[in-house]
Amino acid sequence: MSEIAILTPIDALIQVSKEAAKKTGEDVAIRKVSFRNAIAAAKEFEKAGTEVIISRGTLGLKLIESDLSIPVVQIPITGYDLLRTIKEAQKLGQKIGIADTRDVLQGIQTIESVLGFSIEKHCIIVPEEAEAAVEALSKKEIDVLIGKSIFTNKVKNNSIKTVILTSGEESVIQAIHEARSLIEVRRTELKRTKELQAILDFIADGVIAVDEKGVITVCNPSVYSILNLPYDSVIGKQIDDILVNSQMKKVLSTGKEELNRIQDANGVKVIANRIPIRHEQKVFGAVCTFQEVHRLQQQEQEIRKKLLHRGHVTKYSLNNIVGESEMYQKAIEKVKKYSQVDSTILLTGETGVGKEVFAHLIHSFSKRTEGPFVAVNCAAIPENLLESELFGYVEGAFTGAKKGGKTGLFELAHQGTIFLDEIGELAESLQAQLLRVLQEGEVMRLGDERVIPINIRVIAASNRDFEKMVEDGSFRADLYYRLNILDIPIPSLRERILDIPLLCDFFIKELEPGIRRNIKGFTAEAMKIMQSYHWPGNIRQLRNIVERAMILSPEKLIDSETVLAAGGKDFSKLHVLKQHSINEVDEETKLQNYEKEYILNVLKQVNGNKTEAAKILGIGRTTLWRKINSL
Ligand SMILES: Nc1ncnc2c1ncn2[C@@H]1O[C@H](COP(=O)(O)OP(=O)(O)OP(=O)(O)O)[C@@H](O)[C@H]1O
Repeated sequence: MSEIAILTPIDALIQVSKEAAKKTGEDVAIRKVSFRNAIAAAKEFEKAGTEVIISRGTLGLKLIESDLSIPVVQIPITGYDLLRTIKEAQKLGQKIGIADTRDVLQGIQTIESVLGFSIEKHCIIVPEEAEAAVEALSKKEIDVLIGKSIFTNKVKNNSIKTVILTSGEESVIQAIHEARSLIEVRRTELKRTKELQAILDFIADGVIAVDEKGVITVCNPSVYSILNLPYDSVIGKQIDDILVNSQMKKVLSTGKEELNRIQDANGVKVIANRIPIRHEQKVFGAVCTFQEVHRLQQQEQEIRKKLLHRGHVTKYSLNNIVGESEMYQKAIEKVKKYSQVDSTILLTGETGVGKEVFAHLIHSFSKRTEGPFVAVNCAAIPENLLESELFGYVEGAFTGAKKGGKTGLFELAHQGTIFLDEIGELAESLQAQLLRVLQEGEVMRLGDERVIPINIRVIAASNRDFEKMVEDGSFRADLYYRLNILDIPIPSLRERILDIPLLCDFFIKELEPGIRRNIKGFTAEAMKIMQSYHWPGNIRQLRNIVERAMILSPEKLIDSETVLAAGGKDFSKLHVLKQHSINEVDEETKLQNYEKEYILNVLKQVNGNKTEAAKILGIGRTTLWRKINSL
C-alpha cells in the first residue's frame, strides 16, 4: 500500500497529480472522490497503512476536521497557480473577479501590481458563503469569475465566464514533499514514544502523570500492580479519585517539587517523588514516581547481603557442633525454643564455650535466617571507634570520616541478627545508646539528624558476672534487664567431660585434611588425661591441643606422652597427677589448685604481662583478670 494518497474531486488535478508524483519518484495513490464519500475513502487508505492523505480546498478542510488519525496535507494555491489562472481568464474577458479566502486574495494583490490592472475580489471565510459571494461579484459586472469549483458552480448569469482556480504541478510536488517529511517526523516520534513506553513498562517504579487539571494522562503497569488497581482503569480520570491524598494538585498549584515523601497510597506504604512539568514558566502538568517501601527494603537487604556475603552470614549449623551431655542438650533445646521469638537473648559462659556458635545457631533456626548475621566483638574494637562502627556516620561527621559516610553495623543487621560479643566490656556511654536502640528500634548515624528505623534481633554474650557488674555500677541495670529477657547459660567443658571424646573425634576429622595425618584417635590413657584437665579455655583450647597432638603424634593413636607434650605448659602439672592416678584425688580441689599454680607460673614467665599470659593460657584478658582476683 502507498504511504501517500491524493484524494480530489477535480479531474484536472488527478492528471496534474500523476505527473507530479512521477517527478518526485514517490509511490502515491491518486483517487477521484466526491465530497460525500471522501472521508470513507480516506479511512480505507488509513486502514490499509497509508500514512498521509493529500487533498486541497474545502475537501481538504473537511478531511482535516474528520476523525482520521493520520495527518492531511493541503495542496497550496501558489502565486504561480494564480498567475496561470488569471492569464487564462484574460483570454475570456476584461473584467475579472475572484472569490476566495484571505490568504489567496493577498497573493492576488501582489500579482495586480505586477500585471498593472485590478481584479474584483470577494473574501469568504466558510464555504456556505459561496452563493452570496458570486452574487456580489455579479453585481460588479465582471466578465470572468475565477474561483474553486464551489464558486464557479454557483454562477447563474450566462454572460459570466468561469475559470476554476486549481493547483498546478509545482503545488502538488510541494505537497508530496511535505507529506514525505511528515512521514519521517511521525516515524521518529513513534520510535521515541515506543522507547518511552518500553521504559515505562519496564521500570518497577510506579509512574503517573497528570495534566494541569489533575487528569491522569500517563500511567505505567507498575502503578496498577503496586496499588492493586484493575489494569488500564485510570487514564482520563481525576488523580484524586484514584489516589487518596495524592498531593498532585498541590504540586500543580505551588509548582514546587516534593521529594522522598513517605505516604500511604491506598493502604500501601510508598516513597514518592512529585515534580511539576513546566513550559516557559507555566506549569501544565505534574509527574509522580513512587516505590513500595516494603520492596525497597527487600532490595536493600539483597544488596546488603551481596555486598557482605562474607562475614555476615551464619557459619554453624547443628551438623558441626558436638555435645551429647544432658546440660549441653538442654542448652540446645533452649536455642531451638528461643530462636522462634524476637526477644533479646543473653548468652553467658566462660571463654571458648561456644557462645558465638550458639548465636549462629539461634539465627539459623529463626525466621531471620535469610537475613544478615552481624557479629561484633565489643572488646576488640576501641571505644571511640566502636560507636561509629555500630551506628555509622554521614560524610563530614568528623575529621577522617569517609566520603559518602558509612553504614553502621546495626543498619547492616537490618532484618537479621546482631551478635554483640563481650557486651560486658561496653563503655557506659554506649550502654545508654544501645538501650535506646533496643527500646526505640531505630538508629541515628553520627552527624545526622535522620532517624533510621531498623528491625534487628539482638543476641548479647559475655563471660562476666553481670549481677556483680550491675551491683558495682559498671553495667547499667536497665540495659542488663533488657538484654536478659531470655538467657542461655552455656556449660563449661569442665562440666561436660563426657563430651570430650566426642569433641576430640570431631576435631580430628575436621583437622585431618589440613594436617594430612591419618590419626585414628586417642589411647584410653591419653583420653583420661584430656578428661582430667580443667580446660579454662574450653572448646577453643581443646581444639588447639588436639591439633598440636595430631601434628606431634608418631603413631595413628595419640598416646598420653603426646597429649602431655601437646598440652605443654598447660598440662605440666598433669604429669604429676598422672603418676598419682587421677581418680584418687578430689577433682574439684585438684583442678582449682592446679589452675592457681599454673596461672601464677605463666604470669611469672611473662613478667606479669597479662595480655601475653592470657594468650598462653588460651583465655580472654577479662577472664584472666577475674581469676587473678579470686586467687
Ligand atoms: N559444640 C561445639 N562443637 C564443636 N565446636 C565447637 C562447639 N562449640 C564451640 N566450638 C568451637 O570452639 C571455638 C570457640 O567457640 P566460640 O568462639 O563460639 O566461643 P565463645 O564462647 O564465643 O568464646 P569467647 O567468649 O572467647 O568469645 C570455635 O572454634 C568453635 O568452632
